Amino acid sequence: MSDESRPSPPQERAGTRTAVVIPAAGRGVRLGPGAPKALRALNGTPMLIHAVRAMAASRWVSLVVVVAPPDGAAEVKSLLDAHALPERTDFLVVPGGESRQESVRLGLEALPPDHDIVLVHDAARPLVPVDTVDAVIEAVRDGAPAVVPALPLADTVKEVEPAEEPGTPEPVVATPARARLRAVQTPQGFDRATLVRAHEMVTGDVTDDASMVEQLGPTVVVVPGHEEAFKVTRPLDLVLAEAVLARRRLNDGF
Ligand SMILES: Nc1ccn([C@@H]2O[C@H](COP(=O)(O)OP(=O)(O)OP(=O)(O)O)[C@@H](O)[C@H]2O)c(=O)n1
Ligand SMILES: C[C@](O)(CO)[C@H](O)COP(=O)(O)O
Repeated sequence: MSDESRPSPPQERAGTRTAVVIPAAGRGVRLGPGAPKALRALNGTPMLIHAVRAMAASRWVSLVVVVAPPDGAAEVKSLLDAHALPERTDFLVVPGGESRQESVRLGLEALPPDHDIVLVHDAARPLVPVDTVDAVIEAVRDGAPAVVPALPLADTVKEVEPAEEPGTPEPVVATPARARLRAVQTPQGFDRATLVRAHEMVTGDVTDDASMVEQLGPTVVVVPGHEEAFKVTRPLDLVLAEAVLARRRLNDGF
């Protein structure tokens, strides 16, 4: 192939700054009674602080916007002040909304204009490794408008006709080919203008930000996720998170 006909490499975006919005305003109903989920401790440190550190560990991230429980912004500010965080990263705290989608939108509205790549990361995924964060950012820097980390599924998935009465058997409607399915994690990364437009245009119920971009039109791409980026949703997830942290302490030698 001559030099002229060779496809040009993806254009890396020069001078871009990356911000992360961390929705942390949920109650954590599925985790059971207690403090809002993001404020519950893992190895003695609030889950939110683990998530903030995981984002600030990336050399690309210069700003983290935490979306706090609506009546908990002052408490979250104090928590951030009380924990050691990298000095090269700035932090903002804003109160959240009724749904995850609304909380993310409130975080986006608080972003200063000089950041044109935005990641959205669940406070409930406190243990995501920095390599996964960097892989998402690098794919956006290379030109993808929307990037999600995801893993292949271990279970076979059935589509059902949901029962009206809980506990009633549900008829199976279809079995999607598992090889084509991925379980999606966060952080999800976006060209800022694309994500803002998605939040302006898409109003229906969604469970992640990338699906809003899908509804808008731009192609969303998947990069490899990580098993330690799991979401703390139910009580057993707390046990797993503590075990992962214990293994990391052992590997780090303290
Ligand atoms: N009104 C909301 C609801 C959720 N979230 C955040 O979105 C992330 C993913 O949500 P999920 O794991 O479902 O958290 P909760 O909504 O707290 O969980 P549950 O549905 O069990 O109450 C969490 O970091 C959560 O704090 C948020 O910022 N604002
Ligand atoms: C965004 C997300 O973590 C991707 O898997 C997930 O959809 C959040 O769902 P939740 O019901 O708000 O926990």
